[in-house]
Amino acid sequence: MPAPAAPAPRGGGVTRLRYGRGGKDMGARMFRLTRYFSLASGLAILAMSVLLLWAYRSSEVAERTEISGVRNEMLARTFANAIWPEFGAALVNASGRDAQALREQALTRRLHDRIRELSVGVPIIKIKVYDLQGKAVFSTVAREIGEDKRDNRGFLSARNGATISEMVYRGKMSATEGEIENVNVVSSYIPIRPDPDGQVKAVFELYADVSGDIREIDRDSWRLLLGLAISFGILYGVLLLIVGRADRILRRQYEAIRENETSIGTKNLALEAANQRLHMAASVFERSIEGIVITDPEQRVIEVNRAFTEITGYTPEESIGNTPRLLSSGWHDEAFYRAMWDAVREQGYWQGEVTNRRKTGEAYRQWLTLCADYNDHREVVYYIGMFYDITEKRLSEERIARLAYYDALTGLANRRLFEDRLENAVLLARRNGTSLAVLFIDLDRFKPVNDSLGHKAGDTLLKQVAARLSGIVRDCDTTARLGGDEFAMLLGGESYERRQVTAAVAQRILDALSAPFMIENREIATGASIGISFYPTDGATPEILIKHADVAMYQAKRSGRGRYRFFLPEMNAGALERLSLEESLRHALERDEFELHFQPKVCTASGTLTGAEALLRWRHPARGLVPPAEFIPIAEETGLIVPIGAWVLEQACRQVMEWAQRVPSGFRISVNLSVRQLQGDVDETVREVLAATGADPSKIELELTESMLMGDTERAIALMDTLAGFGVQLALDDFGTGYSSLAYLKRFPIHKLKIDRSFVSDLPGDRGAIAIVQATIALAHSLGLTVVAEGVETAGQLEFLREAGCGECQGYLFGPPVPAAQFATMLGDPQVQVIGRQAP
Ligand SMILES: Nc1nc2c(ncn2[C@@H]2O[C@H](COP(=O)(O)O[C@H]3[C@@H](O)[C@H](n4cnc5c(=O)[nH]c(N)nc54)O[C@@H]3COP(=O)(O)O)[C@@H](O)[C@H]2O)c(=O)[nH]1
Repeated sequence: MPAPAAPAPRGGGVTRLRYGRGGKDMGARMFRLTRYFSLASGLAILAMSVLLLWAYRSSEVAERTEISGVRNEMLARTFANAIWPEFGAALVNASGRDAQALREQALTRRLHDRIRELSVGVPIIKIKVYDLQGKAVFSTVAREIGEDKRDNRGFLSARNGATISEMVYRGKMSATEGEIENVNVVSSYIPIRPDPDGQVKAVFELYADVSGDIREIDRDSWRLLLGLAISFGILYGVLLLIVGRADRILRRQYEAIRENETSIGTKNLALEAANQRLHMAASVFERSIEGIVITDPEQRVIEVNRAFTEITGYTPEESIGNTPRLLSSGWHDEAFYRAMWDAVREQGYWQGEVTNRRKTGEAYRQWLTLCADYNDHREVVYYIGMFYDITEKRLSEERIARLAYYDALTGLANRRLFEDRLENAVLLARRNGTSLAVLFIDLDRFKPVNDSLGHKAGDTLLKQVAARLSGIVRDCDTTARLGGDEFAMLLGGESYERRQVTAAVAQRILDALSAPFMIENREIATGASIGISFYPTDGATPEILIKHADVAMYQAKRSGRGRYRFFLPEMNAGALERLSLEESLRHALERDEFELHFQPKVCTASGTLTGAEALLRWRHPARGLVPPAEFIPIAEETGLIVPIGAWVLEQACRQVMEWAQRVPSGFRISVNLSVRQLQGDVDETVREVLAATGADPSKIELELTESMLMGDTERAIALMDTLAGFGVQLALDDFGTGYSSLAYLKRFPIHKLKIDRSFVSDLPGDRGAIAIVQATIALAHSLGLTVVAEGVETAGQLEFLREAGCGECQGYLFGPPVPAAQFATMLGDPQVQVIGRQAP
């Protein structure tokens, strides 16, 4: 399957576009066409109107000025023609006279009158005559006679022969008829050529009142302005309508574009989001720890993910184009697949466990979710299979189930399953009115095997026991291991009501278990004790039935092991007594109910006291002195032996200190150590007790049994090294009864071997005992160890041991264990008396 593109990194890699009204990327703002048009066209119309008006008026004024100028010129010529014959010479010659004289001369008055006559009906309001020097020799306004205009541009132009006219406005003006105000005049400087020679003889200045023309021009201007205003107004209005419409169209287009942009932006964002989702989906698909396979409607694989390849071993190239049948293990039949596909077609999906086969050929179990993907027409587009490997899960579930109901070591039913089955069997028996039997089986000599050969050997023995038990009963019966070396059987069915039949089964079990077992190339003899209870006579519930079978088993053990016992109601009393003893034992230490008795050890050759064995006694307030054989096993089982053993050691040390001055040199007190103490930190206890009491370690001897040392031998050796390092002596008790290896014996840092009472008791008549005792003494000597024989009760035994070279003896022959005070009486005697008692 082609790997999908890697997903965009979280929080980066995607350019976000901004759209909408507030977006910076939005196009330019909308052009306000109407507003600008109104403003611009208004200003343009105004400017144009002003311009037109100005142009019109200027041209009118110019035209009127020209017309007036021409008229002025014509009038001037007319006046000149009229007056020159009479007044020409005087005017030409008047330049030598002053202005006053000129004003006052009669000629001037006549000329004034004449001109007034001539001016009737013409718009001339003032006439002035200049000689060629620019002096006003005549004016219809008398006070202006004598003015000098020699530098006047108009005068100069006229003197040179060219008429010049101009239009001026005068707020106040002197005219022929007096002072006038607000008048528009056209003043013209006109050359006068009265003679045929065409020479300019004088210059006339005529003022024509054109105020009427100007008013007319102004009126026309206003009319023009009105016309323009109307025309431009109409034009403006029409254009405004057009522009307004164009503006609205533009606005709509603008809005449309903007909406488009927004829509495009939204689409882009949606596209971007869809793209991200696509990346995400691709990433999830590829990185899912579930295997995913996608097929077309014909179930041809079109995509698989990485987990698919990891689980099945098939690459995308090997899978695509194939059908999922590629993975078929043949585990499921046609009906299974038919039901699966029927469910997918009807419900759209199926879920369940499928056993498939990897490319390697290995079968595996997967939890599969199969679903169909439909298009709008409800047609299947894809089938999607998602699965994860549950092989390990299922295996561990099965393992857990086995652990929950089966004993991991032997494979037999465990206590839980046994109790379940017993409960069901009791219900069935109750309903059917039938009976059933519960057998409680306890191995007889399992503990020594376990202690001496180690847990591994113990486990092997248990497995072999289980195998033998399984072969004895029918498949419908239940054989279980309840724990440790305890087994149980549930025998159901009518026939088991008969005690004889159950007894026969029990005997078969005893026979089977009494045959030797081969453990680590050793022949091990164990055996079993069996207690039997029946439903309904011995109990109506599983708990009671098991308990009573247990009680019966305990009785079987007490009555000599290797046998079976049916439960009897009176047995309960014994079991209860044991429980009560255990309860009392828990408080014995704090209630100070223990005491130590001491049994002498003597030198075989001289009969002198060499030491004493400290033996624990429990003075029960109600029961009196309880023998160690009754409470030491309970103390060991419950672990109480650890604090009790520490107490014994401390008392022994204190006794050593107390007797220090009264005992012969080399006198030692020996203390028994239990296996439970050895399994703990007895070395710490010994160190602390020695330190606390200040006892001389060389006066203390610790007795260990072979079986204690044979489990974890290396640890035992290390522990013994530590203890020996403190300076205490170590003795190997009960020698010859266990499974000691001579190879190990060599490595044990011990000082003494203690020959077990069972060998001594057969002396001196039993050849086997003789051989063992002699061999033990020889072995001890060869290893440099001293030997002590325990249980010496007779003089014959003593004699034999002396001759055999046994260094020390202990037994009732020299005295039983006695309280410390009593033992102290012996300390004064150099020689222990042989008292010859057979029993204490
Ligand atoms: N871990 C500890 N075990 C202890 C302690 N005190 C005692 N014990 C163990 O209890 C077992 C029974 O002890 P006890 O009843 O005291 O018997 C001892 C002797 O009385 C008995 N014995 C001694 N001489 C004779 C004899 O001539 N005949 C005969 N029938 N019995 C005799 O032997 C027992 C001592 O045996 P051993 O220890 O193997 O030397 C017993 O196993 C004790 O070990 C304790 O403090 N801690």
